[in-house]
Amino acid sequence: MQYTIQSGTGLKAARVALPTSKSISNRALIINALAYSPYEISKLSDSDDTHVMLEVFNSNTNHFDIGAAGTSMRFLTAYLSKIVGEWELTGSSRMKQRPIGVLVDALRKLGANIDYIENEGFPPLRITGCSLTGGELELAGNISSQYISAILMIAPTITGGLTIRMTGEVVSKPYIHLTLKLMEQYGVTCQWDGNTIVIPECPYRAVPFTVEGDWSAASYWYEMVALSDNGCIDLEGLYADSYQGDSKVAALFETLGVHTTMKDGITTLTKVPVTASRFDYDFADQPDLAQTFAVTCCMLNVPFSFAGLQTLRIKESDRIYALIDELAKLGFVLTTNGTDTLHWDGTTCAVSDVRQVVVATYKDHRMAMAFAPVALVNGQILIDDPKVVTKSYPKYWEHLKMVGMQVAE
Ligand SMILES: O=C(O)C1=C[C@@H](OP(=O)(O)O)[C@@H](O)[C@H](O)C1
Ligand SMILES: C=C(OP(=O)(O)O)C(=O)O
Repeated sequence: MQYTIQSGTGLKAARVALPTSKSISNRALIINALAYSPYEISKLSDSDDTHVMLEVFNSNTNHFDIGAAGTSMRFLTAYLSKIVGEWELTGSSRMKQRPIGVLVDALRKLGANIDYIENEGFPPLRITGCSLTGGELELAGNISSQYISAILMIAPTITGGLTIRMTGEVVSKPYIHLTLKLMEQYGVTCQWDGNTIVIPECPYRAVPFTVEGDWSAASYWYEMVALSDNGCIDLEGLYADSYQGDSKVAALFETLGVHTTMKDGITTLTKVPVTASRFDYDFADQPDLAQTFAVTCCMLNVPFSFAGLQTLRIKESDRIYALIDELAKLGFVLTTNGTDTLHWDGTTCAVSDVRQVVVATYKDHRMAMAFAPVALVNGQILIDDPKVVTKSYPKYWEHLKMVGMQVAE
């Protein structure tokens, strides 16, 4: 299935109720369960990634398919390791290619019983829950922060608490901060000093909890305003003092044509002139923003050099190559060192008709959401497998229609 996105008469001013954060929702579900909380979490994300978590908590089977949800796979592996019973966790074909060995090895050191059902180091997993023992743990921090968040959340409930020493260059650090902040809201305070986090043995306190708007989802609205002639969009649901690392998007777009103001819970994005002559940034702290900025910079004709992309190759798609291949269809020639960089020096290649380009999305929600705004510049773009957006933002296409874009099958 394909959607044809057309710009219509340009971006209409509108108020958009953003989805809430799947990262926060999935953490809150785990911690709420560990706190034996009687409170329902308010404003839980309606994303696929949160639905699969909810199904696990509400189901009476022991075999769970978490689809494409990285956080659910990693968080539940740690959680189920300490819940008595025999569990199987599987996922999409892509999930079976996303490594989990670092987390499994760490949990095994705490006494967990986890077996690989197919390939060593990758889901699916068979987990026999048992009580775990704390102490000290060394854990690679340079592959995915989700392994660290997963262990952090169960750590206060393990006898003796835990000291985690992270090795290598720690990626996606704000997500670790986010985990610690949520744990704090539920009554557990940890100490993070250098590469060491000390988690006390301490019961979680059940508290009412409300999930905030998703700053990663907001990034596509920044992109749309940046690519519009004189767009002005109000976003509902974002917190100014958010611990989401992707809230950095507001500052980053200041030189790329979007000014942000926040008042009475509304975030207003206003089109201003682009002042950047190039855009160089290390995305190690905000990996999920890389696609938004790659597409935005190309469409604004702003050359760029991105670093810190080492986690992108093991996400929903191999995002470095997905970006190179799909931006080439639009005439932009990008290069990479194959590991952690992406560059565009302004080189273009001939394209017969940009309005006929079909963007492949590789089962990656962020490919669909980052490329759809291209319609505002080229008049039209075709997006393959558009329903992938439900992983984090089910109402994305509906919201695009609200701002005057035409979305047709
Ligand atoms: O903890 C989280 O909620 C997330 C951490 C990041 O993953 P990595 O730590 O694997 O980079 C991010 O890309 C993902 O979308 C959500
Ligand atoms: C990488 C992502 O999610 P996850 O790793 O949780 O599948 C994402 O949403 O961009």
